[in-house]
Amino acid sequence: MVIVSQVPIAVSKAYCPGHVTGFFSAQNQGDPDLDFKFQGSLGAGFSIDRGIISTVRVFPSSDMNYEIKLNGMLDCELRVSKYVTEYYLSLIQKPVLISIDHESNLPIGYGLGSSGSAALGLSYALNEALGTGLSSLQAAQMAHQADIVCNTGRGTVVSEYTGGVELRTSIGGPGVCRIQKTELSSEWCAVILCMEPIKTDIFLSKYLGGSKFSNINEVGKQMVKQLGQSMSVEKFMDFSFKFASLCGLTEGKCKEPLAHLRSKGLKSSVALFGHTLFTLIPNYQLGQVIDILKRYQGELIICHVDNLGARILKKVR
Ligand SMILES: Nc1ncnc2c1ncn2[C@@H]1O[C@H](COP(=O)(O)OP(=O)(O)O)[C@@H](O)[C@H]1O
Ligand SMILES: CC(C)(COP(=O)(O)O)[C@@H](O)C(=O)O
Repeated sequence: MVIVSQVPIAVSKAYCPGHVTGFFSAQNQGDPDLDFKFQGSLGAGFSIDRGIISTVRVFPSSDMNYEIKLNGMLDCELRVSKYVTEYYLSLIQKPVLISIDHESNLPIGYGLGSSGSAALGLSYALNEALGTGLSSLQAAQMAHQADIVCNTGRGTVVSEYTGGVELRTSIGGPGVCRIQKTELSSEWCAVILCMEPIKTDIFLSKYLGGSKFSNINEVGKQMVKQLGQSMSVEKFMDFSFKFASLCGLTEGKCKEPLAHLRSKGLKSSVALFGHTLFTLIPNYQLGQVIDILKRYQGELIICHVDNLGARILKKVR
């Protein structure tokens, strides 16, 4: 890449949390005429205070070009970010060179919403840096479209846009999906054991095309209804475990640590979609949970719920 001037004409930075889906129900798939705003999923999950900071620098240039780095590395397979960038390039007239840096502390492919987080933070940062003038809602809708087109998520972007523990009670992207949000204080923490990744696009294609799909989807829908009547972390964890079992995920890599925690009376489940065990616990149980989970292989993440959702951190134009 040739940068014509070393001084950017605009810089913008946005942060987007990661997210864990506990259970979901995806409908309205396969309708190519349906506006992306009206596509998505019902479900429940929570945003975490680990995520992706996306920085956009715009340089004057003789032609239109861009480069994207993830944690300093070029040439990663970042199709969601490419989709978002190309959308914004189509909105501007003058040639510029855009340099994008994603600084991520989310492992990719473990059901922690990395694709949605990259898409949403980047959409905010590009909108600011390029002065494309979308509202933050429109920028979030654009990211939601990217996640759906790339088949890397359905309800992740609207959840990360909202923050907190969310219950998505109607299908749609930001501005359309109805959400019941519960904030969780720092007296609660999430412990997450990332054992092995699962590609969301592959799992979703199998799941949506599988024979058990309509049954599992109906269960997800009923869970949304029941949790809506009385929301509690315990109930969310129970529903999530049941849902992950129906998807066959509790019999995989997570089986042993799930059973180990359960034998001590601790609830846990599997993040969709990854071989990723998670639990939401009051802080006083943290020591006990770590003692158990540190015996298993994988990256152990200890974090809190992000109650704010995605946000712009800095703009210089
Ligand atoms: N930081 C990132 N920047 C851009 N694209 C990303 C980033 N992280 C993930 N992706 C894209 O999302 C895909 C993984 O998404 P997915 O399987 O849904 O995992 P996750 O559960 O972590 O969201 C990657 O193959 C990549 O195309
Ligand atoms: C479960 C999933 C379809 C994918 O989630 P992730 O892999 O974390 O992007 C999510 O977007 C949802 O609709 O709830």
